[in-house]
Amino acid sequence: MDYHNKLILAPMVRVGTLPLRLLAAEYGADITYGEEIVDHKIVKCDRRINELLGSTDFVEKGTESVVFRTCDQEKDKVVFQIGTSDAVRALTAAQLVCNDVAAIDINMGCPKPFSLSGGMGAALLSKPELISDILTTLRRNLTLPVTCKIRLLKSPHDTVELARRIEKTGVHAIAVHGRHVLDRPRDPAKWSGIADVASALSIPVIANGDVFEYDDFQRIKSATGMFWHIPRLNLPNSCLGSSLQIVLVADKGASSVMAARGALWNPSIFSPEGKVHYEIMEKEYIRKCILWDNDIRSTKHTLRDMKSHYTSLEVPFWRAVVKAESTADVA
Ligand SMILES: Cc1cc2nc3c(=O)[nH]c(=O)nc-3n(C[C@H](O)[C@H](O)[C@H](O)COP(=O)(O)O)c2cc1C
Repeated sequence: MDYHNKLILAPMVRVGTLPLRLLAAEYGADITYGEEIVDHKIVKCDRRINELLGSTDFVEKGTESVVFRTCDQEKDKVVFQIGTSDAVRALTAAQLVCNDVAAIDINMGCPKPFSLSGGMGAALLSKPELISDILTTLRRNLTLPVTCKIRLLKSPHDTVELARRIEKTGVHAIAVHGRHVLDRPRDPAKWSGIADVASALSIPVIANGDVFEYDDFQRIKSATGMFWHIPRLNLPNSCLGSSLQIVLVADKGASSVMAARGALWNPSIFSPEGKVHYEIMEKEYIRKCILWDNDIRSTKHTLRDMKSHYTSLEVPFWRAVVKAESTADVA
């Protein structure tokens, strides 16, 4: 998987299931992250081929509950994001899905109490040894790319130090959500914080935060790069005193860009031809939910978040969706 110049659908719990991922890919997303799935949950699953749908399902043992559904169509672009606090469990989870996905990502940014209390998500940010342990274990034992997604730490220095440490584990890329752990989604994303990381690392940095329009993909890339610095030179003593040519190096900024809410409100955000009307997106989304038998809770949750961005949830359409008990009702 190449992480340069890519438009990426961000991981979103309950939202980033197969229908939304396929829809985003149809409209131009190069890489599509699945929702975070906790290692404890996926390791209790069996892999099953679903002949009827043409999908590969990971189904909780002893139940019919589908924890992760994917298909061949997205095999080269779907990223499986794991919520974890333990290297061995993360590896077991990754090994279960590794033949069906394009890459593995570790969530190191979720600030929700559920994640924090389990030592997962943003709780990892204060445990650099554990981060190294998890990422090194995955890198040593998997052939597919491994990445992680972090938030900004208290100071730019701390963020860059952690990112450098992460780079040393051999990960293929790092996604940086330009908010601190205590920031709310309505707080503006700090693109300068992403720029600090991009300028310090050699591996691709994926910029994330407040990308709501197609033009924002370029804006965030420009805002996180193109500043100039004098490279650090390790010169032999014999050079001292001779005339030196100082070359200015342009930093590249973020390599790729990831959108979450912008893509949830309208998955056609990835299209260079401009957004399609959201009501058309809504119908295409529902059609895919039927086709892939999406979990009804995920369908309703996604439709609610999509719709509430544009209209009041009091409209009859929405009241009907709330009452729906199956995808057929939603349809
Ligand atoms: C509904 C929703 C669910 C999310 N779930 C996840 C998740 O599972 N894993 C993760 O790393 N981030 C998750 N996030 C955070 C996003 O991936 C992203 O970092 C954040 O929303 C900032 O991007 P944005 O400004 O483009 O929305 C979620 C965000 C939203 C809105």
